[in-house]
Amino acid sequence: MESDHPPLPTVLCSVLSMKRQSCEVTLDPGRSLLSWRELRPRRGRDRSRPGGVTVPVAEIVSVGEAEIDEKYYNSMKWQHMCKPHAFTVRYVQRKRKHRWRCKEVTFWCSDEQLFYQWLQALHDILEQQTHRPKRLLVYINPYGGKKRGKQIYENKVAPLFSAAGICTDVIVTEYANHARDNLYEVNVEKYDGVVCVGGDGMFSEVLHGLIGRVQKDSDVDHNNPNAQLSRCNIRIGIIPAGSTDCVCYATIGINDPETSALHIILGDCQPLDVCSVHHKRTFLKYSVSLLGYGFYGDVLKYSEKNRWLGPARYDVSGFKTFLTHHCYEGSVSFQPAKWVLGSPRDQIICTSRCYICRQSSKQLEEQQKTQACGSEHRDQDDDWTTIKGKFMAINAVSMSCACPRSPKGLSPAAHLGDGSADLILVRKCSRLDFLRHLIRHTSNKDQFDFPFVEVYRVKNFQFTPKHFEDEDTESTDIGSIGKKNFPQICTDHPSCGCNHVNSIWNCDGETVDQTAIEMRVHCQLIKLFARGIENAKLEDDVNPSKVL
Ligand SMILES: CCCCCCCCCCCCC/C=C/[C@@H](O)[C@H](COP(=O)(O)O)NC(C)=O
Ligand SMILES: Nc1ncnc2c1ncn2[C@@H]1O[C@H](COP(=O)(O)OP(=O)(O)O)[C@@H](O)[C@H]1O
Ligand SMILES: [Ca+2]
Repeated sequence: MESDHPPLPTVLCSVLSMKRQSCEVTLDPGRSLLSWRELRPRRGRDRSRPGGVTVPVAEIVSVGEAEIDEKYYNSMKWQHMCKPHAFTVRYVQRKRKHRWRCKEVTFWCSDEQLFYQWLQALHDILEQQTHRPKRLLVYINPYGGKKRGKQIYENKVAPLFSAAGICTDVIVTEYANHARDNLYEVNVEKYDGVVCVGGDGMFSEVLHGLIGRVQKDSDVDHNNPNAQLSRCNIRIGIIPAGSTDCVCYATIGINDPETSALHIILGDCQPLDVCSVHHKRTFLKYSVSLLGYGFYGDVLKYSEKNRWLGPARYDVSGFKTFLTHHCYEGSVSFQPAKWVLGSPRDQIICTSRCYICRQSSKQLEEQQKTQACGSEHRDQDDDWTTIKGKFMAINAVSMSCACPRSPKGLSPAAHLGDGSADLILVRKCSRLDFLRHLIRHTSNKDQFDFPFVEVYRVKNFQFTPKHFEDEDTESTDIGSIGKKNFPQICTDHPSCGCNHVNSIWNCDGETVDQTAIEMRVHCQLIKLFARGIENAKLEDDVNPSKVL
């Protein structure tokens, strides 16, 4: 068995053995493809893929000397050889619903020289995938979701990282905010990425640690709501092991640990918008998924008391919140995101390499260049819209917030990196109407198609609860923060059903200690090891690792 062609950079093509069959195996560095096909397909078995298998090099997970199983080896015709020369290629195989699996194939070479030639050629071509991480810092929340974070990492993720030659430093968190605080201390430069194993709350910790660290290192005052924040270039990977896992689901298409691990190994990169939340000139939090007041704030408040229920706590408290049916009075002011190409109801879904995100971020950058004034972000003051009223829910989402509970999400057409957020206002309505609105999140029907629901694509917004409108909200000392959240009885509107004046803000699953807030979207502030949602049609019909 000789190579038909000279070695790299030209095509390497040899006849190798795979499961007792002779295979023509080709590595085409020009097209970055590895392919193989059986020379004499066995009857009935390979009729389905007469053209063989083609795998883009970008989807090869690892290449290594095969681990020879004694039994397998003895049963093979190669047993006469003093040393078997076999290598294993692991690669991504797409399954249904955006799930990825790591598949492996072992090729046997007749002689040692050919074996080393193949191993070298494959290693060389993988070395050219320079965007892949080599060193990762991993934080595991052992108490997230069903408390299986450690197990999930050890059983499903660590073996893949190790096969792909990725070095890891693993920290199992010992208390809330351990990961966030640790990120201020570690030498982040050492790593190509940070991985969090947990839910949206755990991701939020890592997000705060990294963004905070970068602002500190670049002397940006995060308390200034108009500060131009420095971008984080270190990517974050999410291994889903939480209760909602919406950041993972909405950026990958599924909450599956193995799929996430493979996206990390391949070195995917998805830029993501981040919203900053302030009260006057005090920084409160960052949000990437849901910033919700009213319904989702109350769901969170009740669910925190029932943490022991695990992920089911949201169902219990969702039901309870639905029955209590509170509405909250206040005023919302926002500026529309004029530069964006999309709109919340256009049904153009954000996908991998999304055109709308690329164009919108380019336009925004140009706009910012012309408006640039030192390190401050300057907004025009003329286009504010104010809406006053009683609301069941006020939700600002800078991504779809798709999750297993709602596969389309709170705003199905929101974009991951267009620099905008969708502001959803659900006005006071009957219980039945609110239920109809909620149920639409679980079907393909438009949840915005109700007279009591409005949705706007915005670059920022401010909310002032009615109760605080006439007060002096200047004071931002810690003492006043607690007091303002104290539940109060609405004396103004005894008949309106809002016996609680204030709800709380749910910021990516964490409570915020202020009700009067302002939010601003920072376009593509961070990057994830993800690629957005792959075109469903492309995925089902033209699976690159299936048939050519
Ligand atoms: C008949 C009732 C139908 C109810 C459908 C309701 C749609 C549910 C949409 C949920 C969208 C949640 C957005 C994500 C929020 C997460 O950041 C947060 C925190 O998630 P974590 O616990 O950290 O994984 N989860 C919640 C429920 O607040
Ligand atoms: N070791 C720990 N002990 C207690 N809480 C922790 C620990 N590590 C992380 N946390 C906190 O747990 C909260 C929930 O974590 P998360 O992984 O999002 O799970 P879930 O999706 O079930 O809410 C987060 O707010 C995070 O800060
Ligand atoms: Ca967005």
